[in-house]
Amino acid sequence: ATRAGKIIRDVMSRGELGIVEKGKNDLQTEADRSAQRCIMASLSRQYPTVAIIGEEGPSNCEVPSDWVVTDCDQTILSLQCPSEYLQVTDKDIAVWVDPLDGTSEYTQGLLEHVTVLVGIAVKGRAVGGVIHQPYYNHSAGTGESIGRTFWGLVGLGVGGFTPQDPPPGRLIITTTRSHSNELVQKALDVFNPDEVLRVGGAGHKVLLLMEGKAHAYVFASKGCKKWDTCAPEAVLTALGGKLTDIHGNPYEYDKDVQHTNARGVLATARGISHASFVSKIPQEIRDAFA
Ligand SMILES: O=P(O)(O)O[C@H]1[C@H](O)[C@@H](O)[C@H](OP(=O)(O)O)[C@@H](O)[C@H]1O
Ligand SMILES: [Mg+2]
Ligand SMILES: [Mg+2]
Ligand SMILES: [Mg+2]
Repeated sequence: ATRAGKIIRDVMSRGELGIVEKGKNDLQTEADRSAQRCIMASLSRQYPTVAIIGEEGPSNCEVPSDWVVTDCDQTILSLQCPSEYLQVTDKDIAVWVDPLDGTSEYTQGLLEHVTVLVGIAVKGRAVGGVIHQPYYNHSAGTGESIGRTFWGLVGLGVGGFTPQDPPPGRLIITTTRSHSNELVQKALDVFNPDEVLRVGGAGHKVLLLMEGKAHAYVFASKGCKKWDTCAPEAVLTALGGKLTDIHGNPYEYDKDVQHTNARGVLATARGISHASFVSKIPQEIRDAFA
């Protein structure tokens, strides 16, 4: 993920984004394509029989040798693997890769909204995740960034960042900046929030929950996909938060599930009652996402 982040910064520095329209309001750049080739080549070299699903489809994994990352973080490897994973085999695993989350924001220069997402599902549950933010600590002046990498494993914990809790006494909700509609707005209005943070990136929105900048991510629309939510859900869950569909039910991440999260997203920060948010979702919205 960190190597992919460098590729994303290099494409931007060269200024040739190679933008392709995959569909309506659905862009893909050379950074998306190259970042995915880097991640797929690295993972498939190490785990040739594990199912790896990337947003940008099958990837040509013939990449420059320095794009193939095989070293591991020894500090993490030295930790005790939770017992529930000791018997896991390759066929139990599905890896969901969003090589560049926030492509639209990337093309618009909202660079801190961009994340690289690698999620690991075991028997359909999102349990492992890596969220890399290539433009963290972006000093516009020198154009230098160092990036940062969050990780989490349910049952073990999280690393790479300092978890913060959202401020008591007020309610801050994060949601889409670019795909709002009447239902999305209705689902926000029922909570009467003190502040709404309209930002890009599914990964970026969950980062706000984990760094104490928002209490909940409420998105009553079927816009995002499994590669958008697998890694963020795993890291958030490992921290003590929760991510479900708008009804409060978990999404499945088996390799053959449909890619669209058809029942929206409802996520809450650590220490926030997810059930209390679910209970406030009006019947009109439940019906719309039955
Ligand atoms: O990886 P990309 O295509 O940038 O991922 C998109 C999501 O698919 C899309 O749902 C998000 O839309 P919202 O901002 O409206 O939540 C977009 O931000 C990116 O995460
Ligand atoms: Mg995309
Ligand atoms: Mg995405
Ligand atoms: Mg993407």
